[in-house]
Amino acid sequence: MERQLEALERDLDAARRQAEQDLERQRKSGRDAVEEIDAKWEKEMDHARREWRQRENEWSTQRERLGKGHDEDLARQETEKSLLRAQVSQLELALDNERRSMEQLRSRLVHEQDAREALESAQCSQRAKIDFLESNSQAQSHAFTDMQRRMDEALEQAAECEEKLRKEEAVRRKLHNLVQELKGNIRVFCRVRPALENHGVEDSAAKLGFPDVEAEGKELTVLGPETKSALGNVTASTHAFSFDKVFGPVASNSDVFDEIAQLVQSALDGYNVCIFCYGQTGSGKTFTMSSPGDGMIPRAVAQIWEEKERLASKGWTYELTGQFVEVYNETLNDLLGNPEDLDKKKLEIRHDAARSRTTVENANEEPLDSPDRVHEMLASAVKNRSVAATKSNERSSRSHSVFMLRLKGVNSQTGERCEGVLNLVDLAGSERVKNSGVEGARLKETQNINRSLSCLGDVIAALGSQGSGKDGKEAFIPYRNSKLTYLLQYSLGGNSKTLMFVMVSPMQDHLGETLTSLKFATKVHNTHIGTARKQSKIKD
Ligand SMILES: Nc1ncnc2c1ncn2[C@@H]1O[C@H](COP(=O)(O)OP(=O)(O)OP(=O)(O)O)[C@@H](O)[C@H]1O
Repeated sequence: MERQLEALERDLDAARRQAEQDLERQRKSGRDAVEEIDAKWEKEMDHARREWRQRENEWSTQRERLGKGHDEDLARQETEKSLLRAQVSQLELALDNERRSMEQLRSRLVHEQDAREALESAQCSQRAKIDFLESNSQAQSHAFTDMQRRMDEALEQAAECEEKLRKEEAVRRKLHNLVQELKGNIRVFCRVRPALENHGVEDSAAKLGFPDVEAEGKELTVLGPETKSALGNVTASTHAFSFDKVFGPVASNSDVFDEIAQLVQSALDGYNVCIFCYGQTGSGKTFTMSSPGDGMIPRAVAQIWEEKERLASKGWTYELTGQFVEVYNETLNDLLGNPEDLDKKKLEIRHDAARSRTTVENANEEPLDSPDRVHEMLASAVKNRSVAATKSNERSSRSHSVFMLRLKGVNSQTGERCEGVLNLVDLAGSERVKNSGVEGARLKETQNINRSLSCLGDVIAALGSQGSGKDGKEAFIPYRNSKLTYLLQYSLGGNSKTLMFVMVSPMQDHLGETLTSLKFATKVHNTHIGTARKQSKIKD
């Protein structure tokens, strides 16, 4: 056993030694292997390092190169980007424009479609009409011939009617003027104005009567002033007057105009017509003659224009002109001229005996192509007179105003011509010198007024006795004795129709003047003036 143990120990030692040798061997080979690996790795690491360094160099070179190119690229890209942005906004703009024009086109299309539909429907109806007309062409042609014939007949009838109208117009003119002549070529109307609101209570009304007011309206009675007889009896006599017409205080300007409208017609028919207002200051002359809108002048003008148009359908054309003058202190003044020239500029009266025509030389003669023009003219005359009034107080009451409207007519169908004048005269106040108690300049004015009014009376009286002079000789007519009568020479007398308005105040205080005026008017009314003749009614 021991030996075995020893053997075993030896074996074990041997094995141990063997194992230690193996281990050492293995350790050595391990160490070699590790060293080999280390060396290999070291080598490989060196290689790798070298490679890395090389690469790194290459990269840094590359990076440097790349860095430079990148900046350039960036700048280029920025430029490209802004170019692109600009292009984009341009494109957006263009797109908007396109969109808008598209919208327009779309709405135009809708409109065109509507129009096309309307045209199509019109075309359809035209086609239907053509079909209808074609189908009825024969009936249509008959109807057309019939219509043509009827139209020819109507035209013939119209021509006959026009001819008849023309003849009737000539007859009307003749009859109208015959009636005027039968009424007398000088007529007198009396107008009593109403009492005015500003009359005081102490102003009592005169006792005026209108006995036939419900009938013909031609009479007026006035209770005269009271007189005391030797026995002490107080009496007052009633004065009765009769004229062609008496208008009481309630009559309007329109009622008065109705009576004189026919005289205005005569002026259009080629007669010289003279309408004048006579009476004391404040008796209503201007109210009657020139009240704006409804006085005799504005109404006469309106009637003339109406008639002018009516007569145009009968072939008549009229040319109207106007002069407006005043006679103040026996001096003629142009109321249509410069107010500064009043009483300074010398005006001359010219008579054309062949045409019985009077013109005032150096005074404006205005063509009157519309009623408005006449109203403008009247307004400027009133203005001029009021300018003068500041110099010599109440000028309009102290002068005679004469509006001369000339009417020249020609008938293009018959060749007839006529020339008439309408004189509208507002006389100065007629109060007597002894009653007015004035002196100085006013006395001179009053004397001049009275002289011209008395000349007017003389002229009318002389006209009344014309033809009844000794040996049938024409009586002398003293036209030249005053500016007023000389101016109105062809409008007072044989060739003219005259209407005098005697204006009367209704107040007791004015009774004396009222009676004087009415007596003067009675003389005029009792005058018979010969037959009026139309002016130069000739055929070409
Ligand atoms: N028929 C009438 N109806 C109402 N008022 C009237 C009438 N007539 C005259 N008048 C008034 O009487 C006053 C005097 O009238 P108007 O100025 O016409 O008198 P006249 O005679 O022209 O005076 P003058 O000689 O001073 O110019 C005015 O206030 C006017 O309005």
